[in-house]
Amino acid sequence: MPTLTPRDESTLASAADKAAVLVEALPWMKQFAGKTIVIKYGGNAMVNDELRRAFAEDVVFLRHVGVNPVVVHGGGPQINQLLERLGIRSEFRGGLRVTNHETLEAVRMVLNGQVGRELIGLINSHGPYAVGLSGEDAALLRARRKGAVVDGEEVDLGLVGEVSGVNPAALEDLVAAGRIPVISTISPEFDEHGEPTGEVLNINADLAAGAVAAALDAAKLVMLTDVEGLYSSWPDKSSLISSLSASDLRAMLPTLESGMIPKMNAALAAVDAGVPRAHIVDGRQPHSMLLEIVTSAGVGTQVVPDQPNRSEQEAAQ
Ligand SMILES: Nc1ncnc2c1ncn2[C@@H]1O[C@H](COP(=O)(O)OP(=O)(O)O)[C@@H](O)[C@H]1O
Ligand SMILES: CC(=O)N[C@@H](CCC(=O)OP(=O)(O)O)C(=O)O
Repeated sequence: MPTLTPRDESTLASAADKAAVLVEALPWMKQFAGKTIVIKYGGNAMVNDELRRAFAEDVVFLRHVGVNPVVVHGGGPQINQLLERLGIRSEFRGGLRVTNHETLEAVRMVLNGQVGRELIGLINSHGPYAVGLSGEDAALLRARRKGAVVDGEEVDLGLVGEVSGVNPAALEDLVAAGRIPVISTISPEFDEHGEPTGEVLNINADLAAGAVAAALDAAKLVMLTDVEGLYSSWPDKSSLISSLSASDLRAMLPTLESGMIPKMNAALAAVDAGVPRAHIVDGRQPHSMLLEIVTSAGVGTQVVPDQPNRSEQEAAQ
């Protein structure tokens, strides 16, 4: 009978570990096969090549195990860089960028022409998957003006909006053809009579992702950012929340600051519309998104409905 050398034993042990990871992924792959997952990729989570490449791999991985990923991307820090080069001051109120025509031109240029293109290129280095769309393409998104409430006062943000309508068919056709939509969020404005005003608006990518997840009846919304998740007393790192209900989050909203305001509003909008879970994960960790979706590691913060819906209860059994 052959005897195993120490090297053989360690090879077998590491093979067993690798197989265990794949086997752990199986129930999650089954649960999400054929389902849509909306992934919001924040500008703060795309700060180096390794992270961007790992993100593209994760998205392609999901597509190959039968999930339908839909990507909505931001690019706040990248917009700040261009504005700085142009000598234009960046001002945020309630987590949203105050936007005039000059700023809007830069935002559109960075999101559509730089950040989106780069992401599409990285995904398509694996095959012909990603198709870029802005809210302006195929009447994908409609927007209406949105101000911010700061210290109880309504503040005018200029050419800033929120999504008032999504054309899911524009995405469903692409998904049915095996493509991965990569959405940048500049969108045409419509007035209260449903008429286009001729303006385009700057839409925060979190808010757009929440609206897209709701319109597509997504199985999950995952938002990648530059913190581990939501902290109850930011910036106290020991106050990370791993899970909270929609009501708990609603009660917390008035206490939130800066970029967490639109992010958690987006999570709440998605969950209120029937999306079973919204997650905030640390995009500074390569593959955090994949870990969240196909393992039971439970990274970051999840927002769940007050009453889990039936398909969630069935999946948990
Ligand atoms: N309660 C909180 N928990 C976590 N982060 C918070 C909180 N309040 C404010 N923040 C800030 O929100 C930021 C994330 O939002 P944002 O900068 O818009 O990221 P992204 O570009 O990924 O959308 C964090 O880097 C942090 O500075
Ligand atoms: C109105 C508004 O704030 N729009 C955002 C759009 C980009 C974005 O949301 O990027 P992140 O996801 O990286 O923050 C902006 O101009 O920065």
